[in-house]
Amino acid sequence: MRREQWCLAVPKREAEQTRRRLLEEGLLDRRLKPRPEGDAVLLPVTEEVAGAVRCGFEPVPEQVVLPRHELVGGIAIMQDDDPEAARVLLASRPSLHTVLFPESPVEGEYRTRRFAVLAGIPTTRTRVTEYGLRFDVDLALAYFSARLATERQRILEDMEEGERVLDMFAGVGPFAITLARKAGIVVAADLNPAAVHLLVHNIALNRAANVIPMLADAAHLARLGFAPFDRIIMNLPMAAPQFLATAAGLCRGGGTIHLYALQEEEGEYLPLIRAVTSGEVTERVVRTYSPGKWHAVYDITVKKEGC
Ligand SMILES: C[S@@+](CC[C@H](N)C(=O)[O-])C[C@H]1O[C@@H](n2cnc3c(N)ncnc32)[C@H](O)[C@@H]1O
Repeated sequence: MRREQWCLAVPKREAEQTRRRLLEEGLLDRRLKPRPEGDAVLLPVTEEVAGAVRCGFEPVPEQVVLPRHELVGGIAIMQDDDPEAARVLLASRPSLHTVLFPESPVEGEYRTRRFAVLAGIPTTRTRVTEYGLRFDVDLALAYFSARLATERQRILEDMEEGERVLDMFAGVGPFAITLARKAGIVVAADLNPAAVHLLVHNIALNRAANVIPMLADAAHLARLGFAPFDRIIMNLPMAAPQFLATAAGLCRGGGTIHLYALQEEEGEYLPLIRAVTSGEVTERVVRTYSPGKWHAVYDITVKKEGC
């Protein structure tokens, strides 16, 4: 809304110099933007400036510095336990419904966190849209990271149409349902009943009828008599290497295993991978976890006798 303001009309070529001088002398109103008018520029000034007259001005929108946060659908996760800053953050984006503060690190077998609600609707549930897919997540009940979105696309691009895929640690299904776009079939297993509940829901939400959800410990998958898989996703960075032998047994010769691992040294898991799969491996950094530790992904082409 325009407001009445004292202003000084100065020729355009003198405007910048005059503006600086007024600023130094504390005579410029910094909340308003200088406004061109014909050959002059109107500088918003205080009443004391000689020659100042009243005119209409648009206020400059205030620059709000938002607190550091991570977005997951309509939820912002803040790094500081600061309810005042959380209210500012909530007001800054219409798409936000809740601001959370993590009260614990990602922990336990289910890889979940405890949260305090700092502002907004008291919930840990939200809907995430990722490359046209929709995932309902509950951050307190099941793991989900929006930061892996590009990693999922990288693997999707690497795939052939009709592949048989196994997601050993599927969570609420972001890898499984993304890869289902090209796969013939995806078997998606997780140990956490709440994650599998959301996985089933997300399969229906995205009409991904070629994804088969399973409440299962990945360690038992080898006993179920599956035909060999073309591709296996192992996204459990804290413990996936322990399941590599199981994965290698389930993968066809020439198939691919994507092993996510938390490590402190480059190539930390290469000796294990070579021993278990005899395969070709490429390693890349996915993201930093903490100083000196990072999540790496090993793309392994499994070698089997006769291949
Ligand atoms: C880091 S999360 C990854 C989830 C999912 N892939 C994603 O990207 O959102 C690891 C998941 O593995 C599950 N998990 C842990 N141990 C498992 C096991 N032995 N068998 C199957 N799932 C397991 C956890 O419940 C958790 O949902």
